[in-house]
Amino acid sequence: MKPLIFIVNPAAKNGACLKVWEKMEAMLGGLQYDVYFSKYRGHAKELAEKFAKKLAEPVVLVAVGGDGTIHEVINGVHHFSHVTVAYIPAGSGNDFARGYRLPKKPQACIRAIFGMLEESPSAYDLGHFFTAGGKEGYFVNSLGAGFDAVISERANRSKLKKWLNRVLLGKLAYVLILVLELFKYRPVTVEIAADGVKKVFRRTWLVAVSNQPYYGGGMKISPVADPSDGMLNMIVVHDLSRLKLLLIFFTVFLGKHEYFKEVSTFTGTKMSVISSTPLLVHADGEIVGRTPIELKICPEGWNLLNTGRIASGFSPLFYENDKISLTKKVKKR
Ligand SMILES: Nc1ncnc2c1ncn2[C@@H]1O[C@H](COP(=O)(O)OP(=O)(O)OP(=O)(O)O)[C@@H](O)[C@H]1O
Repeated sequence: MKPLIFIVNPAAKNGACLKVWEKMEAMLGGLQYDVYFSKYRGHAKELAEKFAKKLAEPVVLVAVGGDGTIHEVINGVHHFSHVTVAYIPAGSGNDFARGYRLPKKPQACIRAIFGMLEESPSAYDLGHFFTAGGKEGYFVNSLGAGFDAVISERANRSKLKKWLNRVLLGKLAYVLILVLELFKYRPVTVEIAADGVKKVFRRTWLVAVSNQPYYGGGMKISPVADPSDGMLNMIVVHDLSRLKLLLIFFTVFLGKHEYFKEVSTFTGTKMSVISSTPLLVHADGEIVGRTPIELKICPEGWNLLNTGRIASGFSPLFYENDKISLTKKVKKR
């Protein structure tokens, strides 16, 4: 059996991730695995990279946490072809699980992971960004410059998010912070390029570049984005009043915002964003720098154990008293 290593972010979902892990651990009984807990921001990346370098044979690293945790783990291992990444959603927004159609329930994920350990992983695209300051990194969900990065930044250190997480309404935090920030933010002029097409937008609120449809805890920011099509999808929101932005915002959950003339869309393999004043930039919800920024797609850049494939179908595992067992044989359909 491939070695299985869990990397758990005890701080995700305001600490609730640890409870999720404890419940899962109770299901694992005598199964063989290792578990490590991230101790600070960036530590999940360091741990993942360390195991990828140390182990030469195929290994499955399971990120347990939110979008920031899977972002870190993939940033640590994407260039190691012997590493397969799996994921258990235990964060506030969980857009990664939504966008890659993975099971939402941690218990369903863990069952699927053990059931699929020996199966081949699926390769997915990875966004690669470079900031003017010489920083580079990767994203699996999306990268945003401007208003949405400000919201991510505020959400990450907000007491409101912590409080809402406590009453299981963490996803609402992004919406409430957005409404609060709407009245403070000043739109700027932005020049974008997508595979050689250049365009200047005045009064730009945000530029979002997606690899999968969702961000911000369930907003369908790029309805057609597909992490296996070898393309990045960009939307630019520009030239509109605060009131109209609010109106458009409510259509984002249904993915209908692209019908507005103030929302421009582009696709490409190479992109850039330059702005009249430097804009805050996030990658998968983590602040990574400021514009100007260049981006490109790395087709099939990392390996995912796609637990979505069996979650709704058969499970090759045996369960007894909610414990997973690999020892008894079950019939496959
Ligand atoms: N031990 C730790 N203490 C504090 N922060 C940590 C620790 N380990 C990891 N982190 C940081 O916690 C942050 C939040 O993690 P993560 O994004 O996974 O959860 P979330 O914010 O609850 O979920 P989502 O991003 O899906 O909304 C990340 O920036 C990560 O680097």
